[in-house]
Amino acid sequence: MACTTDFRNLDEGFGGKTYKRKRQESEAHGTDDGKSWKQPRKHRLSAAKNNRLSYRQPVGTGSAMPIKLLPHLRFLNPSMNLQPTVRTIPTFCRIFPFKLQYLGLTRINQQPQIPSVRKLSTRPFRTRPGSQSSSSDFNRTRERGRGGEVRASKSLIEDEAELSDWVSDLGSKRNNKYDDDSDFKSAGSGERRGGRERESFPMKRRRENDSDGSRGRGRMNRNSANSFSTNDNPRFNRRSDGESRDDGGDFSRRKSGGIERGNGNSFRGNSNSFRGGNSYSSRGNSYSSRGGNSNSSRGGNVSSFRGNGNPSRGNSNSFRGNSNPSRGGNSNSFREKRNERNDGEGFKKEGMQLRREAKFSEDDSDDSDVEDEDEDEERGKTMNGFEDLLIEEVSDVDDDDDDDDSTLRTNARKSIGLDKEDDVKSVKRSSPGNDNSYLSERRFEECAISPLSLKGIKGAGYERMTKVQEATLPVILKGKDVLAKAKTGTGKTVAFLLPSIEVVIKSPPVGRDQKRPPILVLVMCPTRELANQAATEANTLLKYHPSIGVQVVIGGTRLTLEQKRMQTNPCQILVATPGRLKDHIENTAGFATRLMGVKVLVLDEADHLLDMGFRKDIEKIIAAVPKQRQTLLFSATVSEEVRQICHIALKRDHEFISTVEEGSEETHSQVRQMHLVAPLDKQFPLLYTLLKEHIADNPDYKVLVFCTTAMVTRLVSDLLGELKLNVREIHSRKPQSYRTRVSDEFRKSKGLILVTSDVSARGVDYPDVTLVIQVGLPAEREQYIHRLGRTGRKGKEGQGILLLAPWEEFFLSTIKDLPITKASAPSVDPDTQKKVERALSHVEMKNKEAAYQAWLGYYNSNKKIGKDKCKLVELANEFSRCMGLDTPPAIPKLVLGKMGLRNVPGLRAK
Ligand SMILES: Nc1ncnc2c1ncn2[C@@H]1O[C@H](COP(=O)(O)OP(=O)(O)OP(=O)(O)O)[C@@H](O)[C@H]1O
Repeated sequence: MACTTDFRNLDEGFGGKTYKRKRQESEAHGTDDGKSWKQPRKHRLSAAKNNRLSYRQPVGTGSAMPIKLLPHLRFLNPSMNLQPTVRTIPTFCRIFPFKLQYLGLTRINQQPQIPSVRKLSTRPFRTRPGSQSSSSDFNRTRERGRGGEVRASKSLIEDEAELSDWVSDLGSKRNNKYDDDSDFKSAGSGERRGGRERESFPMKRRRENDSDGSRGRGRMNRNSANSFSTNDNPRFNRRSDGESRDDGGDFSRRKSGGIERGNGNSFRGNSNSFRGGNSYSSRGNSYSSRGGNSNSSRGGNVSSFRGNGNPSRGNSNSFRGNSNPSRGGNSNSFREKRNERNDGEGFKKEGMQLRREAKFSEDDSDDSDVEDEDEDEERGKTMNGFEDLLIEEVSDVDDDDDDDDSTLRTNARKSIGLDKEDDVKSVKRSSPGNDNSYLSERRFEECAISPLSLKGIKGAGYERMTKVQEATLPVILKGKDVLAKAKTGTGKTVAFLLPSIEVVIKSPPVGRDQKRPPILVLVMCPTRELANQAATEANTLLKYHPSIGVQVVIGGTRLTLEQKRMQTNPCQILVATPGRLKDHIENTAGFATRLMGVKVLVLDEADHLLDMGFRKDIEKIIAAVPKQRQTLLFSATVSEEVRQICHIALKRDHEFISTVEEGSEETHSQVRQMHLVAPLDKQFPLLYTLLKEHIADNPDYKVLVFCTTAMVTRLVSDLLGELKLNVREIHSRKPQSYRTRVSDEFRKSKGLILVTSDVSARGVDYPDVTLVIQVGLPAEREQYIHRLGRTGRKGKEGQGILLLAPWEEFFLSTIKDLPITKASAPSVDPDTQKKVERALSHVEMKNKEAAYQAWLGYYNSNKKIGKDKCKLVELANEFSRCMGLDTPPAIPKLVLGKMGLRNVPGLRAK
């Protein structure tokens, strides 16, 4: 069976020998940070261009660690003229103890360092999110100026001008990584051959599909069903791309989870000092009384946000102190604003009658020819190898504390009736309960929202604000930068869209003759589905604002069509995926000028967008919008790491608002979570049995089955289809038009199973999902949470099952703080086993081959599983047998080389 890889095509078409050699060298030396070998790009951002600094990356650092460290290294650089060098190094040590972990200069568990960090800075990452308040619903951290009540959180980059310079500089420094190699430099210095050579390796492949002139290649991709990079999973993609390094991307996040927890531990020392040394007992309390807490805090939290916080809560008081005036003050200012508007200024915008657009790819792109990977999801892949070090170092500290916690959690679980082992059947969704605790008591009318927006809100059926809306709206309306964390499905989209719309309303109307009307609000989303969804929500809210236009720019559609659309119907609100937006910045005439009008920048799923995989693009985007803007970062998961780096987007005095109570899980209590551990050969029959049982118990079933990679998704979908289940599939290898269609269908349907890769993991709002099954190792803790978050939205009940193989069980330790219980596996009768085997025999061979290769690529990128190559191959071959194959499919030598699996026994090369 032919198995042509994308990689081969790409290497031939793009890299050339020098490029390949550089990458191989990089891989061979283990210095590949996942980015550095990429072909350099020409940095085209004019704003950034003008501001270039002479700062250069210290020799050697770039190859030894991810680019992420670059801004910090500026502290070490005398040419920056920040402070005398003798001072900068200790400063660096104090401010970035974790960075020094990466550098191997210190250890995370060197407790004595921590107090000095605390003294030096109270940047929010020094405390666990929300740790200032023991039971506050809205944990607000206001980072004030130096010497403020809460000590200054020193931005990594002193001001945004510097950021812009740095971003500009960064681009060129990255690109000059191989300065000594003239061939390489010339290949990557920006000469655009057909507009592609400038692009990085994986990007290039995506562009091939994106652009008009690349249809041929798009087809090539499509025909090469075994295309190696079939992995939607941002964490694993890099590895699937054939890299040989051994620090699985997934682990970067797992590590990140570890970092978070590790930090939590290290910082717990801090927290202790913060809280007078009671952190353990207070944590214990919060766990042991969780059931009760959530109730009491729900009522209490709202009031504490309104200024009735417990005065004995130390630091959190000061934050609540903030919230008091903010609400009181807001009410006044709202009134004032209303009056202003009623005077005729605010709402009488006679802007151009811009047609609002929320029609996306289907009508205007021939997607049948644009079958491609999702450029943006692809881009979300990371290789934070340096974090390995960290997790290993903190693991000891972690364990002690976690044991302590887990006992408390177990007790807490028992107290709320979650026993250690559950019967899957017993957790059927008996009645579609609904818990309205995600809603606040406050109505939208109480906020400074324009009457027409209020009409739109009413039209959408929203009366009361959700808690995250209640917590963030007043702050955002005051013009503050906000980093917000709230559980999945609790209305974060409206929370950032509504105040953004108000900004548009208050802006001067755009003249009809204005050549390049400004884009006022820019919303960044990591996936196309999410971008479409956010635009749809915006249009709902804008129903009575006919002069405000929304547009979407996403990968998978033709750039030229988007360009045309933007020209004929300029919009004020643009929703985009990062890769495509960057394309427009670089290739659409006048677009960069339009972006200079941006007043509000939103990063939805901010932690994901700030991740290594997206960060480079995000940095460029940040550099392309004005420094004077409001920035809003929203996500259901905000790790300590994200809090460290959020400064690249947010102002120093931003507010961190979390509606996740401290000590409570990041998942919903009304979602029953279980894990099942079963050998690979039992997993397909088990999956089928689970689905059958769920369908039998839930006539209105609506199930999401998450798989590790796009090609495994296709395989599982094929199998379930053969088993006559009502199933659809969605993943990055499907054309965008198909994805949009299936996504819409699933949104509206009942009695349907959607087998999906991680393109559906974040943000997508499918109502009434009854069950989420995750088959195989999730890329990271956060991904598990986001996937699970597709059920239990808006207070609804839901169920989640994580199906792991025995050698994947280690993942459970990363989510042990969540209320997940072990399920007793339903018995699989021999008939079912046979039925599944028969169905598998009908699945196309090429799809099995592709799944095998993708599976191998995915797990190869996992540090733990991918470490022992022989074992990995054994497992892959077991997977092959599970698909009914007697001999494992052969894999092209080139691909094996890229995966670092050449000559590993058990693999067949071709
Ligand atoms: N005030 C409100 N009242 C009732 N429903 C609301 C309100 N605000 C938003 N919603 C609805 O809540 C649902 C979830 O909203 P949304 O998708 O924004 O959640 P989210 O918090 O962004 O979730 P995720 O973390 O998964 O991205 C949507 O269907 C939205 O229409």
